[in-house]
Amino acid sequence: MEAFLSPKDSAKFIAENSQDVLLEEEGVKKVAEALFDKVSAKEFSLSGWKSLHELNPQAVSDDAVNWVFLVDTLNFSFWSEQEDRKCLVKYRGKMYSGYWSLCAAINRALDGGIPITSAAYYATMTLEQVRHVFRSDTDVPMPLIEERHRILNETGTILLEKFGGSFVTCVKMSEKSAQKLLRIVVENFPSYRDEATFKGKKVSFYKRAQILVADTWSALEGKGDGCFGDISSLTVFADYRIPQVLVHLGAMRYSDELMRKLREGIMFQSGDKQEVEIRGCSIWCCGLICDHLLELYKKKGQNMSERVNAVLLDYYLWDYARDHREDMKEIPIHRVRCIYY
Ligand SMILES: Nc1nc2c(c(CN[C@H]3C=C[C@H](O)[C@@H]3O)cn2[C@@H]2O[C@H](COP(=O)(O)O)[C@@H](O)[C@H]2O)c(=O)[nH]1
Repeated sequence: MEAFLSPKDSAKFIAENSQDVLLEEEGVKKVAEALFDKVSAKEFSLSGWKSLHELNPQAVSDDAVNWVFLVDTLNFSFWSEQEDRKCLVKYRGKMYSGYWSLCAAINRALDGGIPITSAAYYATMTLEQVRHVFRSDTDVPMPLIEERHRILNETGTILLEKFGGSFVTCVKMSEKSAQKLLRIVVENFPSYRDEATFKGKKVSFYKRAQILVADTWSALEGKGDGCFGDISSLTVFADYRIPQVLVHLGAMRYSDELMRKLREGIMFQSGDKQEVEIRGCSIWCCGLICDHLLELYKKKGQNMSERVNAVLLDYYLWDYARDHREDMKEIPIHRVRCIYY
């Protein structure tokens, strides 16, 4: 059976053949120049994963790794049909939305004595228990709760049967290779197989698998078993926020026809031609921004390959998108209900 192209090779092929999503060379350069002075800021650093996000685990521990595995197994589809009617989770006096509502619900469960990060627990959770743990503090539930239940049972069972119930086993098996860990995850956990067909080629994005490797690297602070020598081989994570911010910053552009569909809030299916173009071009665009950033530093005699990679660029752009929601409201996200992002 023909193998899938890697996310990077997929992105190159998609960008070269895309018709409704276009990269803006000048925009890419402008973004790289604007980021030049940001690279040394904490928002662009590995340590920012903990210091800037109170819901993330702060310790370097097996529990932190299993927290990351649970979160990234469920890290998909938080957008709401109406901006003013969405799932919110209150935790320690603060309201969280979107992705952070997932983390808040998990921490709320742990504080309440529910062992939600234990595979032995979530492998056999009932739908009612999942509804309770991920309950919203508004009348809008977290999207795709039934899929989340199915994936929890499936993933927990596999982790128990093949890896002793801990994602730390997978991390150790990866022998400090991000690509090896990515392969272990995709080969063993079906819900992470974020793949499509584009112009006859089998392409992959592996958004949740790649962010799982990245968040594991971050939780372990790039040390010990998390000292991935090839972390720079990962691409950005093709979600629905990165495209939005790339268009907002002028690095990427949609055709009039696609922009009209997005503005109308038309739902796409995972694997649709235009959805694949949005995701593939986003990955390729961020790769070009990284390359240009490194080039700018090289011209100043500095090798910044340790400080500039797709993971840190992604974290920066994603957090930027979260903090600039108002400025970006003219750029619609693409609407897909799926388990991949
Ligand atoms: N590309 C990319 N996509 C990311 C993340 C994260 C969370 N990572 C943070 C956590 C710790 C680190 O510090 C990261 O900052 C979630 N998502 C995706 O976004 C969407 C949710 O968006 P909203 O509805 O606005 O909450 C959804 O598809 C979700 O899968 C990321 O980092 N990069």
